[in-house]
Amino acid sequence: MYAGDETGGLVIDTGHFSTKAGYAGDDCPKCILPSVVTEDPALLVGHGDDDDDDDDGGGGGRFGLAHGRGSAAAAAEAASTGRFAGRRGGLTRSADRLIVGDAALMRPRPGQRIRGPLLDGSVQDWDALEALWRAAAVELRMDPAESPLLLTEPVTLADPQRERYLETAMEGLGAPATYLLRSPVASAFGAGLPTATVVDLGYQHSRSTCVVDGFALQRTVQQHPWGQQALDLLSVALMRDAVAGTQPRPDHAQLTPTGRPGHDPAAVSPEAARDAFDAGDIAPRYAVSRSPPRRGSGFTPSTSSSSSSSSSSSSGGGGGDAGVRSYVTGMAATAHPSYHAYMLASLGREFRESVAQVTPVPFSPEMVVVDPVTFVLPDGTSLEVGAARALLTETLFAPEAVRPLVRGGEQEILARMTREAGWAHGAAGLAAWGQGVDVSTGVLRRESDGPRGLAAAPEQTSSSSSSASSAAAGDASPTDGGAAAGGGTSRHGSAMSSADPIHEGLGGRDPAAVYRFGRRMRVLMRASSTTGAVEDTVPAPMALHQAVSMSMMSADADSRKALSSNILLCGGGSLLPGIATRVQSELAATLTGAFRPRVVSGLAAERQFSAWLGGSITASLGTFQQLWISKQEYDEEGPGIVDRRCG
Ligand SMILES: Nc1ncnc2c1ncn2[C@@H]1O[C@H](COP(=O)(O)OP(=O)(O)OP(=O)(O)O)[C@@H](O)[C@H]1O
Repeated sequence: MYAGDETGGLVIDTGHFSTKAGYAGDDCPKCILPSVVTEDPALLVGHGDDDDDDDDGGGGGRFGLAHGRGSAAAAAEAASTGRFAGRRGGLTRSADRLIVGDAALMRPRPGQRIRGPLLDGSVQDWDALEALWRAAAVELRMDPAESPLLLTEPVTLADPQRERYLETAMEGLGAPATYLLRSPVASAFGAGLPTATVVDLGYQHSRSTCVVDGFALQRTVQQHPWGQQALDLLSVALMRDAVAGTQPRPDHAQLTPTGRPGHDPAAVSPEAARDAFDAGDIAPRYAVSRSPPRRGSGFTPSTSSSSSSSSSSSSGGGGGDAGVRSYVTGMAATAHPSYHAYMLASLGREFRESVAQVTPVPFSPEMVVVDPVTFVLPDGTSLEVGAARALLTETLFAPEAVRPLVRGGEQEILARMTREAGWAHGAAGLAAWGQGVDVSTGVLRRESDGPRGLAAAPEQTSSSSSSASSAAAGDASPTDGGAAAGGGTSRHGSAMSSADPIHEGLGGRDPAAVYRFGRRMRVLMRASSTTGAVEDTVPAPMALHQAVSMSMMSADADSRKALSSNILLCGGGSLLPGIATRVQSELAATLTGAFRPRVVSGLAAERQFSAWLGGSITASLGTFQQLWISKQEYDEEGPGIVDRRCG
């Protein structure tokens, strides 16, 4: 047992997009860092300055942290003393070469690669993870060796990774006591709900998990294959198409360029022109510099630099920017492809956060009117965004909707960005699906791989065959909802079939019926596609509300009622305007009368920081203090203690 004098400590919630850190007992995190790190090229080639602990990176100092060039000295010392060597000899001080924080991303350094610690729900880079945690402690002016550390962990983290998570905290950071809290449990605690269906609309995934009496039920984890990151990339693809003049399909999804200020060709370096802006590529913010506004030009910084305006006028952007010259800098030519892709995705995020909305009923261009808004690209190009505002988010509820959008030139940029940035699953899946790859089972399968199911993982084969048989026997064709339903297998292998008890909770309906919105969208898209019929060779992935229903129905029957009346929407994606209403109405239509779905969504900060908040509350409870894993216990029992102590 940890014998600290006071309750409290440091709480860190590490996400795929951002890492939130703060003091236990507070109601919001004090420090939010992007969950990416970059390498300092100077350190990599051995140019570190040995006696300087606090220059350059701005984060050096007391704790010998990840930012400073001077950390090289600490690295050398640690390597010689072996102080940080883990049980597998795995933990090295290479984390000290990493730079963390927004400032490091402001401008590209030649050859500087961007790395993220988490990918697809597991840790891919332990050095990056440790560097992030250290940087968070520095921001909070805390010594991680003197404060207990509560870490939230992705619910999908496998056991060996959980142990290493603990090991990194105990040995890498030297924490005196640590506890790992599964993030859906933390979110449920944050909302004061010991039992809840936690729907986390995160960056890489949208995931539903049932928490019953404070325990996350692994078998109930279901996920929609893409999260906000995929929508960001889709936004980039739409913007690029608009700028390049190749309009996306269908017609109503298009963005209309309404004005573009003149470029000064002399300011465009040949390299930048070649590498970054060929083929109508759009320029991310770092690659554009703006000359000061000229007097009397009509330019106001708030118009041009803001990412969007709420005006429905199409004249605002282009006209207002007259006289402003945008310069494409040569930086794009030297930036690492991962940096360029990251910054493009950031532009997509700005776009999505500014314009996206969720309609209360399934979107159709004939029936739902969406007010157009203007989005201004960094180079001053104005885009009028109409129905695409709703279509973007409709992909969560009717994944079919996105198919026509990823079949044109857009798939090329999606594929390129995901390749260059090393992104997986959700975002890559979006591009892959457009290219005829089945993403519904979590196994990427190309059409050229042969008949459906051949490339499926063993535990997923049943899903594929159930899909095939349901399609063969049922009302739905393989290309209709039945195939989509058959593809509804989570990465944990809970396959859908009409004999499955899960479907009893869906009112015994044919699974295909649950996909009615997807079907409707496809018919709609087919009608409006400029290229004629949409090929339906691969099934649509599961819709978000479908994932939530399946998650609830995978829990024990006696908890389902409580789970359906406490559906907690959280994660940054839950801030999309209108999403709570839509989730509520889709679930009400999907679940039968015995269940009365009730979506709980608190204040914006509570939704966005729910996992961190739950960690903060937990760590400050007097009754929790006996649960800390102390250094002594860790030394005696090893990292395996995490399984026994942390659920
Ligand atoms: N006001 C907003 N409107 C729409 N989206 C938003 C808003 N604020 C933040 N987001 C989005 O929320 C996402 C980040 O959510 P969150 O903080 O839950 O991610 P994370 O926890 O790091 O990711 P994950 O849950 O995948 O690990 C980003 O994509 C961001 O664009």
